[in-house]
Amino acid sequence: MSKTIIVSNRLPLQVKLNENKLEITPSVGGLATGMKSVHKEGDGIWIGWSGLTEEELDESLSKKVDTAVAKENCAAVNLTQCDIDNFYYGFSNRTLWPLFHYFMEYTEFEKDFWESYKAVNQKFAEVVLDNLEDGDNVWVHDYQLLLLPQLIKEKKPDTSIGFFLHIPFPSYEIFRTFPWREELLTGMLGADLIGFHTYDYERHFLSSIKRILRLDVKFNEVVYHDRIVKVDSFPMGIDYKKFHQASVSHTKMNVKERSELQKRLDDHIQSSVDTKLILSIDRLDYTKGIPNRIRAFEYFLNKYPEFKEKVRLIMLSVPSRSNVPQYQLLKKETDELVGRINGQFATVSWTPIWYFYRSMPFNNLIDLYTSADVALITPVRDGMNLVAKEYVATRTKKDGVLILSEMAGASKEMNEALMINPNNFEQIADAIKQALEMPVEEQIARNTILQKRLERYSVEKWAHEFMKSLDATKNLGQVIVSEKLDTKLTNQMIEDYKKSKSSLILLDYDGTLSGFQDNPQNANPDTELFQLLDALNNQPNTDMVIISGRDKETFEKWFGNKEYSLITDHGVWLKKRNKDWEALERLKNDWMENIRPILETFVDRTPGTFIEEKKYSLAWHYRKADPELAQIRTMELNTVLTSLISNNDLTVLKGNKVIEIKSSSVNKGRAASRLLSLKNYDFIFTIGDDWTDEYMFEEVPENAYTIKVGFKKTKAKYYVKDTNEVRKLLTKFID
Ligand SMILES: O=P(O)(O)OC[C@H]1O[C@H](O[C@H]2O[C@H](CO)[C@@H](O)[C@H](O)[C@H]2O)[C@H](O)[C@@H](O)[C@@H]1O
Ligand SMILES: O=c1ccn([C@@H]2O[C@H](COP(=O)(O)OP(=O)(O)O)[C@@H](O)[C@H]2O)c(=O)[nH]1
Repeated sequence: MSKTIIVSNRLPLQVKLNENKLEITPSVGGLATGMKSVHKEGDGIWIGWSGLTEEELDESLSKKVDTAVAKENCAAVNLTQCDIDNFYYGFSNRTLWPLFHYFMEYTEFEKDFWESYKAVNQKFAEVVLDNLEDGDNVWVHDYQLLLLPQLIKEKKPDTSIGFFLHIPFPSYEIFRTFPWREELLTGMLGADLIGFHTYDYERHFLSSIKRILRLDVKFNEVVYHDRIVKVDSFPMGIDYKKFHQASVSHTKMNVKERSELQKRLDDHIQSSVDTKLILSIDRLDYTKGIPNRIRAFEYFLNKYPEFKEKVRLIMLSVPSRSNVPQYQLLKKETDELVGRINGQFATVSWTPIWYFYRSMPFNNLIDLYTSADVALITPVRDGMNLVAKEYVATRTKKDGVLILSEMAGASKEMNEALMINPNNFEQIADAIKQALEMPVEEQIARNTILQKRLERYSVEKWAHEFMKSLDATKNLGQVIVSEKLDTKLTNQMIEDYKKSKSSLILLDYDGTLSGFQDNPQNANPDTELFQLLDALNNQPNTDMVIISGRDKETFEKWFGNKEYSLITDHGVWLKKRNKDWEALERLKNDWMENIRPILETFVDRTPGTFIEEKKYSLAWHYRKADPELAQIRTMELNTVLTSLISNNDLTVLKGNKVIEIKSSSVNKGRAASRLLSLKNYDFIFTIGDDWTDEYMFEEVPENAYTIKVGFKKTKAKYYVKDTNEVRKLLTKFID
């Protein structure tokens, strides 16, 4: 039976050593707490780092760790102290984390960190591959493992791989600064489905895909080699029932069972009946807006002094990544701020801020959530923020007010919260006042809506939706394209070729024999290509013809001293082997005078585009332009051209990032027909990558081998992935 393999940096449990004994505690943080309930439900396996380094473990301890984690259906990836320093503290938390949260000033681009990141992703890949069986699904999580989907796909192309990013994906303007940006994107594209918490993160990712990798994106699908990668947003939920029910039973708890914290909360309630509690819970992280929150609270006390002694801020800050300098500085800043404000405002019976720097067990969290009148959640950037959701879920009487930063992913779904900009102290202070004075009916009305949504879109539902969507990607490829030219078909084709008495091989040039270049003139043939074409051209009983939209002059320059047969300008000129150029069509080009100025206005308004002028056609290239601007401009240009071309017997061809205007009576199909009428071929092979090659595919007889390069809609029968595969395929024709 197939299973789902969850992979994340951290396992849901953390193993620690205490005097040579293993101690197992739950991991903190949204990913671990959220996915835990999903893992419990299924019968899969969770792969991740145990929390101990190889240096801390001898052979027997290592076995004990493996057994302990196996009991929880987990498998450990072994990391060294050096991995932890460079991969985890280094690349993950000093490079990716700050950059993806828009803290450019904290971002370190260190080559050593990057090397370690690659090596550790490889270590994860090895453990995944060891545990992977045919039919299994793999679900990779988060920014520590961006390269993993590709590493798995390379080895196991048929495995369904999902990837979910728990943190924001930054805008292209931020992401483009990253030195290894292509590698990260292609690493992620190893997945079949890529999920984000919000649509904003999704569109930022797609924007980088279009601009950096220049891939075609159709709605939310990326065409990547011979696969379609689906990109979508799935806002992560929480285990609503767990939090809600724990709060119901919590109120019935025996006093003796109550935690020390709860006793303190009780004392607080008895001593100051009127004092309301404002709660914040987060890892001590600079993305969580902790200093802003404290300063805003100070501002609130100054602006509304009537609330002094009537309100208290309880801050639970969980220690996190304390080896990273910025976290150490944040700890110092927080300690000082809390000290200063408590020193400034405290009275004999009132301390304005209670600050806990530790993590707390689940029951204590419930104590805090259920005791708080207001939750104040103020991150400056946050992928989702589950604490906001957990607070609302625990409000069994539906009272309580959530103040939430609009910079948290959760804000997109929690409109009924009081929304604040974490940099606007005035607004936060006013929101605190509004929350403290909000009539209970209004609190109930807001929380009723919030709770319904949280209950409906729980973490189980979230995981289910993701897996359902991953499953659906299995059919994506078959919907729109031809059949892959696999080894069996290739062998059959070569067998047919060897048997044939007279063969025609029609080869498109750009995007087929040679990859695209920003400047088309730089796509000239390389030595390897010449060798391949020479050999193919010398095959017995074979007519090899390069058939291209390129102009005659360029081909003359590149292939003038070769004995190849050539067709240029989409079929205007033919040069048969060892013969001179002959015109297949008699064309006028006086229309160019009218069209050229129009194209020039588009070049002026669309940076990165240019006109390629051929004898019988004009081509507007937009490969280097901003893809979204280019999309708008191509639509505009089409509209402008439509009214002009019909009077001039012209056609507009949409090629690969190029629009070409040429005479309607010329196309590669007509040229191919001319060739076919000259001889009786019993083997025909045509290959091309773009729209203009479709004419060729249409024109050749049914028994011809028609092959598209790339994964696109086509009339060709088969497809191959890219120019490298084309070259490999052509070598098979050679004896
Ligand atoms: O493993 P750590 O380095 O100790 O960090 C804890 C986790 O922090 C991050 O959590 C994110 O995931 C949450 C759930 O999707 C989301 O609500 C939150 O906004 C994110 O910051 C991190 O993404 C995890 O990988 C860490 O394990
Ligand atoms: O002492 C604590 C404090 C918090 N949490 C949990 O840590 C998670 C924090 O997730 P969030 O998405 O808010 O932020 P992250 O830490 O993942 O950035 C929540 O599920 C909390 O219940 C915990 O387990 N112990």
